[in-house]
Amino acid sequence: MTTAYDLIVVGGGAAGLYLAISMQKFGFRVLLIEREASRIGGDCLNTGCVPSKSLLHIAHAVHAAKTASQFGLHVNGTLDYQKVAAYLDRTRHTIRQHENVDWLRAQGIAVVLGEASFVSRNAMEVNGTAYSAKRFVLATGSRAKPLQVPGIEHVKVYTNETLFSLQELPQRLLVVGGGAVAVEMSQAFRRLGATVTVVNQGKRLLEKDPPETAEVMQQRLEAEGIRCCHQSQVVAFPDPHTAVVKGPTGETEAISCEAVLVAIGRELNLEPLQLARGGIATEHGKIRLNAYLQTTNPRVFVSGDAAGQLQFTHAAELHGKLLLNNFFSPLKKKISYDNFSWVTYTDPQVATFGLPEAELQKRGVAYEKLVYDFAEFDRAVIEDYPWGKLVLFTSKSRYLFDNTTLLGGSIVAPVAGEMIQELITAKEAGLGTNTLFNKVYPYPSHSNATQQALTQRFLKGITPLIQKVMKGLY
Ligand SMILES: Cc1cc2nc3c(=O)[nH]c(=O)nc-3n(C[C@H](O)[C@H](O)[C@H](O)COP(=O)(O)OP(=O)(O)OC[C@H]3O[C@@H](n4cnc5c(N)ncnc54)[C@H](O)[C@@H]3O)c2cc1C
Ligand SMILES: NC(=O)c1ccc[n+]([C@@H]2O[C@H](COP(=O)([O-])OP(=O)(O)OC[C@H]3O[C@@H](n4cnc5c(N)ncnc54)[C@H](O)[C@@H]3O)[C@@H](O)[C@H]2O)c1
Repeated sequence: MTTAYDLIVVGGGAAGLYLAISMQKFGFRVLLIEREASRIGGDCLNTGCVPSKSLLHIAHAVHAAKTASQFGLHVNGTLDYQKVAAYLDRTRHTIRQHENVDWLRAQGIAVVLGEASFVSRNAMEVNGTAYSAKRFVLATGSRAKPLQVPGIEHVKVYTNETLFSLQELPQRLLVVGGGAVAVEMSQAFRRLGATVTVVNQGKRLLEKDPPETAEVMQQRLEAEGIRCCHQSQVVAFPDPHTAVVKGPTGETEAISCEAVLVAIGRELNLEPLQLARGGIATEHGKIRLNAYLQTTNPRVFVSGDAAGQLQFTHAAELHGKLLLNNFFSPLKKKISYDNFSWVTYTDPQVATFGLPEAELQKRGVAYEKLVYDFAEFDRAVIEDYPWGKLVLFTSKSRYLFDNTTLLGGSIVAPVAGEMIQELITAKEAGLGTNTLFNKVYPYPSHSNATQQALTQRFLKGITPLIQKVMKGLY
């Protein structure tokens, strides 16, 4: 057995890198074990956030060029998909300059390449060598859930692992799923010129987001020519270019497709870890965790997608921050997603923060729901997004100037992901709605929509009695 480390981190994705780099900076001996050198950066860098957002960036540029004809600028020509693919490689390559094995070793982190598995409660093995440590963090991530449908073996099937190495645009793409991957990639490929059909088992798109904002997103996708079939499933591929889809009432339809993108959620990368040998219990296909992201072996913790909770790069950061706090502070923190947020980077973006309405109801929180449509919001008129919407949950307003608490909400707008930032900060800092209501926004900022929503509520609260009192004061 090799010398003991302070910490062994398994997995070199967002979750593993965050902890390995932080602990090394604090002066600890860290060993990072990653399956393959080319996987450093994990899904986010290689097969997730970075290539998908790069693709969306190109798709939005192409769309802007095509729609400029309404202002008299007629753009024509054909897309060179190899240039698109080269751009996806370029952005990843640039980020890899500071996310690679040599760079990590230069920082002082020991890196071993190979698949890690437990040999005992305090040691793991890679390629026949055992390594022990005081603590372990499992950050082994997840992979796309496979679609099991008869005939699929004859079809061109892509997941996020293969989609971003395409060298040619598929002309007719069937997207299976209705979550963030399906929605983002449907729009990207539609804008690049493919015919896109979405087949989703769920009742609607983006089920983590409130129905009000997700519905606007669906309308925008449909306006671009994307067909969405909900409560539907692919039941067979009778030939490589046909999917038989069963709809909500049991009827079937043959949909022509050249390629299929499977985006139906994730499976956890746990099998090779030999968890039982490490004294780590599992339940329902996940690692059994307490509120501190600690396994049944107290020296082993889990971070990122592998925890089987919310699966985002910034969830990995949340987990990493919690683990670092708990490694050092006597005041241990429990995992909570009450202040969590996410953004679907389509055009428009859908950005959601805080507690969802169902959770507010479950917890018996007395809340108020503000829904603000952007039809008369100046910036939305200027930039042509009158269909934009803001949903805000606050504590109940008891009187006109009540400083209500921000509980959660969602925005659908072209830059919703930026507009939501001040709401996230305000909620985290415990600032009430009065801070946003009283703030003076530079005109005409997109973020001012929040103040417009609060103003609408304020104006509704001016009763005849209040008017009478004000007249007296005046
Ligand atoms: C298409 C797509 C787009 C996305 N876009 C966004 C986005 O815009 N924003 C966002 O926040 N999130 C996004 N996500 C989610 C995000 O990519 C993940 O939540 C994040 O990458 C998870 O990081 P992780 O470190 O937990 O796991 P991973 O990135 O999966 O890393 C795990 C690593 O562990 C290694 N490994 C596994 N098992 C072993 C083993 N036994 N031994 C050694 N090494 C092992 C793997 O090789 C891998 O490199 C997206 C996901 C997809 C699929
Ligand atoms: N912008 C972002 O932050 C971003 C972008 C992409 C992915 N992600 C994250 O990556 C993870 C994976 O995303 P995802 O979209 O694959 O999963 P998801 O869990 O978000 O959505 C899965 C979708 O597939 C549908 N589905 C499940 N089984 C099906 C079947 N057999 N046939 C048809 N539809 C089926 C579900 O109804 C659901 O709509 C998520 O946690 C997501 O949050 C984040």
